[in-house]
Amino acid sequence: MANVSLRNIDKSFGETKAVRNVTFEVAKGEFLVLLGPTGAGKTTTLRLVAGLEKPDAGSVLIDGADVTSAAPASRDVAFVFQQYSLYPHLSVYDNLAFPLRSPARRMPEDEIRSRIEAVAGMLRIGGKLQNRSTKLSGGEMQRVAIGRALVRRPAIYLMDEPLSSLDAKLRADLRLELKRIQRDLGATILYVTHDQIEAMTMADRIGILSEGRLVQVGSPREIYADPDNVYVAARLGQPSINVLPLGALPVRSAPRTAYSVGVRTEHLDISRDGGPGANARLDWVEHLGDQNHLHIRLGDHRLTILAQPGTDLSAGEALRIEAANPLFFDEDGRRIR
Ligand SMILES: Nc1ncnc2c1ncn2[C@@H]1O[C@H](COP(=O)(O)OP(=O)(O)OP(=O)(O)O)[C@@H](O)[C@H]1O
Repeated sequence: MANVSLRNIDKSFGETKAVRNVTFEVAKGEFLVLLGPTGAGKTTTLRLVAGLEKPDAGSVLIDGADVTSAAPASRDVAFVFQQYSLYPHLSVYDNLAFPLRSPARRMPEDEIRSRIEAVAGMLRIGGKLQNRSTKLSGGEMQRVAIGRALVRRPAIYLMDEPLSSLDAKLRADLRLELKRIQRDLGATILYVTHDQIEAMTMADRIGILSEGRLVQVGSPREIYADPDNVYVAARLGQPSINVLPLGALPVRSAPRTAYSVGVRTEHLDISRDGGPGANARLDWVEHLGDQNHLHIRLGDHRLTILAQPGTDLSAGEALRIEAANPLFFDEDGRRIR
């Protein structure tokens, strides 16, 4: 395993600045997730590390060695893509063996077999090794694609939304397994996604990208509880944080330069009547089984509040609401407190 570091990387495609002055490091054995919406520069960043793109400025270092101009094959990185690109005419076994059978490696077949068996066990595809890869489900195919990266034992794994083509249940299963395997192997993984749940559940640290810039890096807990700006605050949390103009909701001692206030859905206290806070009205209740989302109207504003599954509130009721743990932002969306 190795660490990877990007220093002041710029990359444009014509007029499009895909990556702007990006600097960060993935430590040895760390799982770092880059999170951002479409077009934020996630894939380009991965391709720069893989050597599939060359930066306009800045450098890429792997274990301290400058590889900015090195060919992809010499970087010892494995890439897992969103679309599993398996060889359809080969068995699962031969798909997994393929990267190990390259003439450059000259790996003996018994070594290949023992690596494949170990990886197949980890990914729970041991029973499928003789199947044609086209006879697999989507989830199994993606396991094989991940397995093909694992058998190589590269210094760094680069993963580009590897779970996004799977259905929700499979995605949740594979998320847990990938995290477990990463821990067991002590693997260095740079993973990109626009799925906040993947970022929150798998990352040691999350880097938030916006329009090619890295706007904040921190542990999932730090990014969630202590966002640097309103953009970062809105990237994590489902439903999304409520952001209101200052004054819309009573808060104690707002900073002087505060312009808006952000309140997470679990940080709004509600009471029926006579309670503290502002007058509001419950528009409707969304029942999700394990929780409820209350959609609330507060003057001209709409808010979402998380409520317990057993709530007996119903649409149309008058409520009082009060914010706990508000986050304050200035006019430019920067966090003040
Ligand atoms: N080869 C290319 N030629 C021209 N423009 C490109 C190229 N690759 C990326 N871009 C542009 O660079 C920007 C960043 O693209 P990138 O694919 O890195 O974003 P992303 O965050 O991975 O998005 P997505 O989640 O949609 O994959 C986008 O505006 C994209 O259109």
